[in-house]
Amino acid sequence: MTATEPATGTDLLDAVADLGAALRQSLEASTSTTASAAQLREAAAGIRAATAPLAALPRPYDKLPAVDDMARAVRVFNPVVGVGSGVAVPLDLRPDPAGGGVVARAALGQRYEGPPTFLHGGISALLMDQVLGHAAIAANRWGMTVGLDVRYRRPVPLHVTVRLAGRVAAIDGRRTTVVGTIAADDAPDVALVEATAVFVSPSPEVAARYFAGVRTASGEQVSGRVGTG
Ligand SMILES: CCCCCCCC(=O)SCCNC(=O)CCNC(=O)[C@H](O)C(C)(C)COP(=O)(O)OP(=O)(O)OC[C@H]1O[C@@H](n2cnc3c(N)ncnc32)[C@H](O)[C@@H]1OP(=O)(O)O
Repeated sequence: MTATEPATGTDLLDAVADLGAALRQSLEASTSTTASAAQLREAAAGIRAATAPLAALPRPYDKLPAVDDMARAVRVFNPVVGVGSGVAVPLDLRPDPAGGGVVARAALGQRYEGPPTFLHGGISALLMDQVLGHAAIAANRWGMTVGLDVRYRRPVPLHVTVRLAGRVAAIDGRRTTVVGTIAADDAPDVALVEATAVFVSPSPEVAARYFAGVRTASGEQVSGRVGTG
């Protein structure tokens, strides 16, 4: 089991992951197809028909999904690492065997395109925010992002396996500074993207105010550490 992988084995979680995978396939196909207008309309109608029964059973946004595991900071619909999310990669972050921090490998598809054939810069920032946040959590330093500095050295190619890594660089009171990179997996020392993030662990009063209304699926209040952002 990895840092971002939810416990498997429940029928609901397997189904959530299956739907997430189907959604990602659908997004990737929709951004890379040469289908005709008629074929696209037929697909849109099918997707709307499949969505209607789900939309008829809404979950209030301040009630966490039953498949989340807050104790292990697993959020199944997180837009970067969540196996149930249609927009997530999803990244599979693991402890970095090179020492300290976390690392993931992924090939990013056309649904994340910015300049033709390259990754959108905003997606790089999103991925780095999450990777660096997990590096903070791995060091037992959960916090909310208060600053994210991203340097784009070279464009990140699509459909090529890249390595995303982060490690804690400094700790100062409630502040944790984390650094990381995106690099081609076969040239990990040549950073395409460099990022530095500062995470601040909210004071207990602020955390209580922000998350007072949030409940787990079984109705328990969530306070303090609230997981993967
Ligand atoms: C696995 C996890 C992955 C997570 C990835 C995604 C994470 C997210 O998306 S989080 C969402 C985006 N971030 C936010 O919405 C946060 C918005 N900011 C806030 O709400 C508040 O600043 C909050 C709660 C973080 C801190 O508030 P509060 O508890 O009142 O702390 P506050 O007293 O203001 O500051 C605490 C310390 O941090 C410092 N600090 C605050 N902001 C900054 C900043 N931008 N840069 C540097 N230091 C800062 C303060 O100077 C203070 O330092 P000191 O103790 O030395 O005086």
